[in-house]
Amino acid sequence: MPDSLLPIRIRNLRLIKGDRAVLDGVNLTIEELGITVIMGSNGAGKTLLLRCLHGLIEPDQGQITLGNLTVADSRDQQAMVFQHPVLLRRTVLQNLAFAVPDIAKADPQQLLAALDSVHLADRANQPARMLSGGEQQRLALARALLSKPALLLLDEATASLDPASVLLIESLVKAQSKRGTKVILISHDQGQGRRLADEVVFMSGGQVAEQSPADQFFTEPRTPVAEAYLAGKILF
Ligand SMILES: Nc1ncnc2c1ncn2[C@@H]1O[C@H](COP(=O)(O)OP(=O)(O)OP(=O)(O)O)[C@@H](O)[C@H]1O
Repeated sequence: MPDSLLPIRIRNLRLIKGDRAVLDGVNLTIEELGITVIMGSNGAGKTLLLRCLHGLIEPDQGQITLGNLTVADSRDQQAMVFQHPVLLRRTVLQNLAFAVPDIAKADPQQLLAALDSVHLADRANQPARMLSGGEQQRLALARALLSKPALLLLDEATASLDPASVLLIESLVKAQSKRGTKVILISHDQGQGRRLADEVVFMSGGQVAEQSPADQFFTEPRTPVAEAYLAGKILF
């Protein structure tokens, strides 16, 4: 496993879009391994925060450090799985080989094992773009895990999957977390949050409103805004 990227420190992060601060002074420290679930209403800033962490967006203000590293220097130890997977116009197997060329050369069997772990071994030579949405998502996760990232980011990666695929992805993510990968995932699914989270970060209005251990968050959230969200009350 690569070096730890902990603690992750985010200080006063601001991102302006148009005339609006869509990230409005995010302060967050993530110290522990395990799974951090980010929750919050639509538009709270969850995706933008994850994209900043992964170096896809440059914030207008503020700092992010991961262990002793900057975002840019930690990029090769990170992997991100998006809600809509981005795959190459190549076969399923080639999508993996392209992402981890060293492994593909030295130990191609690992690629097949990775496909097997997401129940796609029999699709190895098909064009990846012919896979269904859920199958593409499983391939994207297999690809992310092959790089043995120190930090795995998932943005609503199971949002459009059937229940069996959701549980498969959850079990792979949990196993990877036990192997020492720090996992941060965005989810609106309270069931998923309860199944996976060690801690919950709750975002509201471009800020972190609450960071709590998962068992506390789901039984006794500390903030009225999180309580309203969990109760399904509309927050606009
Ligand atoms: N490129 C952009 N230009 C302008 N506004 C943007 C842009 N990208 C995001 N936003 C705005 O920033 C806010 C936060 O967006 P973000 O995608 O982070 O929300 P989210 O918490 O992930 O929401 P959801 O749960 O709906 O996915 C939203 O109001 C969104 O409209």
